[in-house]
This record gives sequence, structure tokens and C-alpha cells, in this order.
Amino acid sequence: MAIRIGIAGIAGRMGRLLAEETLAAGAVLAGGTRRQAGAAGELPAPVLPDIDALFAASDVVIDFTHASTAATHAEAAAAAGKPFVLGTSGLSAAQEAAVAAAAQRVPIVYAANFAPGVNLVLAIAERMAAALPAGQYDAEIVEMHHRQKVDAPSGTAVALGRAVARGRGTTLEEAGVESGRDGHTGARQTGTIGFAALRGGQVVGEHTLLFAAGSEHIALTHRSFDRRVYATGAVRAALWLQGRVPGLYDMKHVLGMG
Ligand SMILES: NC(=O)C1=CN([C@@H]2O[C@H](COP(=O)(O)OP(=O)(O)OC[C@H]3O[C@@H](n4cnc5c(N)ncnc54)[C@H](OP(=O)(O)O)[C@@H]3O)[C@@H](O)[C@H]2O)C=CC1
Ligand SMILES: O=C(O)C1=N[C@H](C(=O)O)C[C@H](O)C1
Repeated sequence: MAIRIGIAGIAGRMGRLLAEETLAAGAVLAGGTRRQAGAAGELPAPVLPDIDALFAASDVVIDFTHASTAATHAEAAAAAGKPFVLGTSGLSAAQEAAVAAAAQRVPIVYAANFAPGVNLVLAIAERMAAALPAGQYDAEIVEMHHRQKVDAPSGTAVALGRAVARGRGTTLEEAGVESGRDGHTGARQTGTIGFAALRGGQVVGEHTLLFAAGSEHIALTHRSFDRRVYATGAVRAALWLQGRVPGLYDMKHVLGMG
């Protein structure tokens, strides 16, 4: 029997593509949620009253909505005993902890970016950071997105920062972050990881990791031209989750890179 996929945030930029990719994969589109239930419009599936109703109607739920919903949605997955794919960015440490707690009861794929190329870049970034001494190579991450994006830095930029920190044998929190520089900031602190976020137009997603030393720069850039790449990856993750044991997975596991 075909797997039933539910889409939280089905009317959003990602939600609409997720619905299309669900059907393209031969799965059943079980329904979706919006902030206000019932506002179906021209959507290809019913808008259900809430996240619990969506889990009840689905074998797996994919969620690209807003950070404020992440903990509640992950807890709903655990309560329903159903797998969950989470693509929402901008989660706080407490919201990420709630997702990790739910993943002790059900399998969850939580990924900053579902594009295969980005996940390759994340792996390379970690290796580059391990090879380039932090005292000589300043790591700076620049991202640009469409004007509607509500969180900064992007989830992918944070994932890149975490990859660099891991490569350097530390964490983002311990290494220290420099972001939003403005005014008399003082000189750059050695070993910190810098972030800059640009917003404008309809840019789907661009990320550059720069290692800047005194006599050379190395830049690693990824550009997405169509957000369908994220939707295809998320549906792939939803199918991959079937029959998995509880745990917190990310896209490298789905892609066999973990
Ligand atoms: N991991 C990845 O690969 C990617 C992640 N993203 C992330 O996905 C998220 C959504 O992006 P995008 O589709 O562009 O955003 P949109 O604003 O286009 O869509 C958001 C959807 O979520 C719903 N929503 C928003 N707030 C709430 C809330 N408080 N409770 C319930 N539902 C809510 C909206 O409902 P309504 O219809 O009522 O407005 C809408 O359907 C962002 O966090 C973004 O960064 C995006 C692309 C790729
Ligand atoms: O909001 C977006 O559009 C995107 N969000 C994700 C992020 O925050 O990294 C992934 C992608 O960059 C598009």
C-alpha cells in the first residue's frame, strides 16, 4: 500500500512543492495544515484541523513551517508514534532539544538543507576546517536569500558553522561567533566563525564558506536555483524513514554519507 505523507505548512512556498513531489513519488498526499484550519484555497489536499489530526491521517509528516511550531510538532510525532521530517530553520537550543527528545521515541530526519550538494559541501567544509589551522585561516560564512525569509543566519549557514567547528575539534558555542558586525567592533578574534546574511529579491539560497588567510583565500560556494531540490530531498527522507528505529537522523544518513 502506498505511504501516506502529510505536509505541515502545505500552503507555503515549500509546502506546495512538497505536495507536488509527494504525488510525483507515487505516495498518497494525506493532507496538510495551515496556521488557520480550513483555509484550503486551491490546495491539492484537505487542510486538517491541527498537527495531531495530520499525524492521525499520515504514515509520516513533513514540516517546513516556522521555528515556533517545531517542539509541538515533534512532540505530536512522538505521541502518534509516527516518523517526522523537519526542515524548518531558526530553531533555538531549547527547540532543538525538544526535537532530540522526541527522536528518542520515533525516527526523525532534521536537516538544515535537503539539497544533496549542500550536504556534500558540509562534509567538505569539516575536512577543510580540520586541515587549515584556525590561527591562520579565518572562517567566514556569507548567505543570501529571498526577501521573505524570516530567520538569520540561515539554518544552512549555522550547519556550515557547526561543520567548521567540528573540523576544528570544538563547537560553535566554544569557538565563538561574530555576526552582524557594525560600528567599532574591534579587531577580529582569532578562531571565531563569522556570519553575514544578505536578503533581497527572490534568491532561492546561496551559501559561501570562506577561509581567509594572510596570503590566500579559499571559497566554497553552493547555489540553489530551484527550491524543488529541497522538496525532492525531503520526500526522499520521508520514504527512507519507513521502518527505521527511533533516532535523530539528518540528510547525510538519507544520502548514505553518514
Ligand atoms: N531544510 C531545508 O532544506 C529548507 C528549509 N526551509 C525552511 O522551511 C521553512 C518554511 O519556508 P517557506 O516555505 O519558504 O515559508 P512560507 O512562509 O512560504 O510557508 C510557511 C508555511 O508554514 C505555515 N506556518 C507559518 N507559521 C506557522 C505557525 N506558527 N503555525 C503553523 N503553521 C505555520 C504557513 O501557514 P499559512 O499558510 O497559514 O501562512 C505556511 O503554510 C523556513 O523555516 C525555511 O527556512 C526552506 C527551504 C529549504
Ligand atoms: O528559507 C529558505 O528559503 C531556505 N531555508 C533554509 C535555510 O535556512 O538554510 C535552506 C535554504 O537555504 C532555503
